[in-house]
Amino acid sequence: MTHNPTQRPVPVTILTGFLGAGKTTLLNHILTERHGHRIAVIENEFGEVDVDSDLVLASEEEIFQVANGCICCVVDVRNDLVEILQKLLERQDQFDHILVETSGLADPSPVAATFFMDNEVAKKVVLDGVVTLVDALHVQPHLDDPALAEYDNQAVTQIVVADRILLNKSDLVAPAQLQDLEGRIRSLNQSAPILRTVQAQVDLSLILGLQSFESDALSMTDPHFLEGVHGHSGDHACDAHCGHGHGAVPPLVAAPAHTHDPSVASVSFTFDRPFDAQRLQRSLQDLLAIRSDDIFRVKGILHVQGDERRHVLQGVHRILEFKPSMPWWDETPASKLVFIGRHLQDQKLRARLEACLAAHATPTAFPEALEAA
Ligand SMILES: Nc1nc2c(ncn2[C@@H]2O[C@H](COP(=O)(O)OP(=O)(O)OP(=O)(O)O)[C@@H](O)[C@H]2O)c(=O)[nH]1
Repeated sequence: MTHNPTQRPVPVTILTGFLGAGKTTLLNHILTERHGHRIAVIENEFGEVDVDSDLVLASEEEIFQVANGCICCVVDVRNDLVEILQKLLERQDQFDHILVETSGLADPSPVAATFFMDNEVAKKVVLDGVVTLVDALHVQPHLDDPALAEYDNQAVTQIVVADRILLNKSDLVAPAQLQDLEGRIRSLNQSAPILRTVQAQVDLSLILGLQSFESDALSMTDPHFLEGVHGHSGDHACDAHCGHGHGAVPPLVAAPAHTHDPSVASVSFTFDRPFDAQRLQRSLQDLLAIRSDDIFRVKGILHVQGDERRHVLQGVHRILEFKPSMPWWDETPASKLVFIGRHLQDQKLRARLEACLAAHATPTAFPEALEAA
């Protein structure tokens, strides 16, 4: 990778926000809007089964998936991100902006630092800004989560390091509550503008091209570089196991401390047999009615009995959406689901899902036939 000093560094936006806050919704808004930017998108997912790439709408933009795992604390994932960046920057003429969507459980500061762990990459990119989506309906219990007393609270950190905050899902919350939430957000981040949004609809000039970090890129090789900047209070808890830069230790080389709450995990399932859509919806609604404090997020692309289309399942705590989407076309229909939360009982969840599989295969109906029915 050669560096042409006359070439302008490519701005990088980090898109972050807790599970289900609306990052993919914003990404789809960005990818389908005529904004004049040519954007390369890099995604990171928390669960083992990739659902997110199916949720991103088709567009002309290129989408890259970094290795599975938490981008803020798994060295392999960050190395993978650097490799993708190196490859991307070899054909820098083909795009003018990079957007990185972090997983909902990521701390964006070490992700930002990753851009500067490789000198050649660091010369060619500039961090444009951190854009944080906040779920107006669900954020409060995560900000005050008592189980996180000894761990990093990503919902807090994501707000603290933001340059722009989108208070999303403002359609689901009363204006007085939104005002209280804005006060709470302001107590964590004094400077970032807070924009209320519905379905992450925002004027893109307010979130792209911010040029928030104009300092020397090489000074950002340590994930702590954001401390003291933009009201960052240093929520990332460092200790003797902390693998990133502390003086002489090369940044991001040793294994970093995992200060995430270990009780939060993901479980994933795949099924070839189709689901009985009604039975599945009822069963998941029943489950979320009693376990929605612990089950933070459910995502799935589903094969439904008697329907030619994929179905998209989206759950955020108690709110569950189940919608038909694109036909399967040439792809063999199959389902994949990811649950993220605390105390997830793999076997019990599997048994619940298996009980919702269709008993007998019936001929698949085409969408037109279904609409006519
Ligand atoms: N009512 C309402 N629903 C929204 C809004 N924005 C997004 N959603 C829904 O919230 C759910 C989660 O949205 P995503 O965009 O997938 O959230 P995400 O942050 O990418 O989620 P993760 O992949 O878990 O990190 C989906 O069902 C969206 O349709 C909004 O403003 N209002």
